[in-house]
Amino acid sequence: SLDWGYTDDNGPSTWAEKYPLAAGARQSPVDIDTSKATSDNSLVDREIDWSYPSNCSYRIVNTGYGWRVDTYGDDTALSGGPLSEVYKLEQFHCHWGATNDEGSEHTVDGKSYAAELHLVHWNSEKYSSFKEAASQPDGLAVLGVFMEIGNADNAELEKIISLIPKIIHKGQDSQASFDLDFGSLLPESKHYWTYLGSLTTPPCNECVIWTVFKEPITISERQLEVFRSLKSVGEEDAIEPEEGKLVKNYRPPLPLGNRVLRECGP
Ligand SMILES: COc1ccc2c(ccc[n+]2C(=O)c2ccc(S(N)(=O)=O)cc2)c1
Ligand SMILES: [Zn+2]
Repeated sequence: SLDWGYTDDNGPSTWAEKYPLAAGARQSPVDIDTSKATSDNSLVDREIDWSYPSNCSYRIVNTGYGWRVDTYGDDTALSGGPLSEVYKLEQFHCHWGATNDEGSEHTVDGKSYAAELHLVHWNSEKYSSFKEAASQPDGLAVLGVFMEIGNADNAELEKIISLIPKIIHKGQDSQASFDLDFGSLLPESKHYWTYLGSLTTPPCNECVIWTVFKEPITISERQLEVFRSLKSVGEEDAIEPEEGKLVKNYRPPLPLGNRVLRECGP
């Protein structure tokens, strides 16, 4: 069995037994209490800025906890906003729930979205590898994008979703080079909240500068169902067809504690 996961016997409430960092004071996700957000002008004139290539080759993999697209982040860059250095895109992935009224990791005044996209970057200016950066307090910068159910398919996400049938089982991967317009995986508004947090999965390293956009993007119910068709077990694990489906892979919020929550934009 998995040493951690999202079921009753290995879910978030049990993680601290094997991953002590999960009980830390700088954990993610958090509930974003909008009344606690402070807007200081140190963020106002430093718009968060990203540049991603339009055409790039990617590898999508079923991690057993969801899908993850590994990018070869040579000519990617994320800077500005709360970041003091330039960060490179390492990978992006998503969290979702069994029904549409749950699924995001961050919540806003207690409200959950149907899913949450994470674009994971690392501080390549200060550190020499992603792994090294993942052990540093300013090592990673993750952009969080809420996803709500809309009528239309999300065309950019569809390029990823069309590959999911090839990676139904844990460990499967698929190489694809497609022109992904990251711009459309991000909301139009650059308004965001930011705070210091952690990886939301074990080992829960407290190494993430979080930037969560206020405006959600949309995904269709059908597209979300494709996410839920992923399996958390390998092809060789003989289980019933309905078993092992990855219907939820989100960690519920942890206390913000005495951390500062800053916002940029109304
Ligand atoms: C031993 O060191 C590590 C470091 C990172 C690991 C990891 C195992 C899984 C995921 N990761 C990740 O890279 C990771 C985990 C969670 C997130 S999240 N959901 O964006 O906070 C991003 C990235 C192990
Ligand atoms: Zn994530």
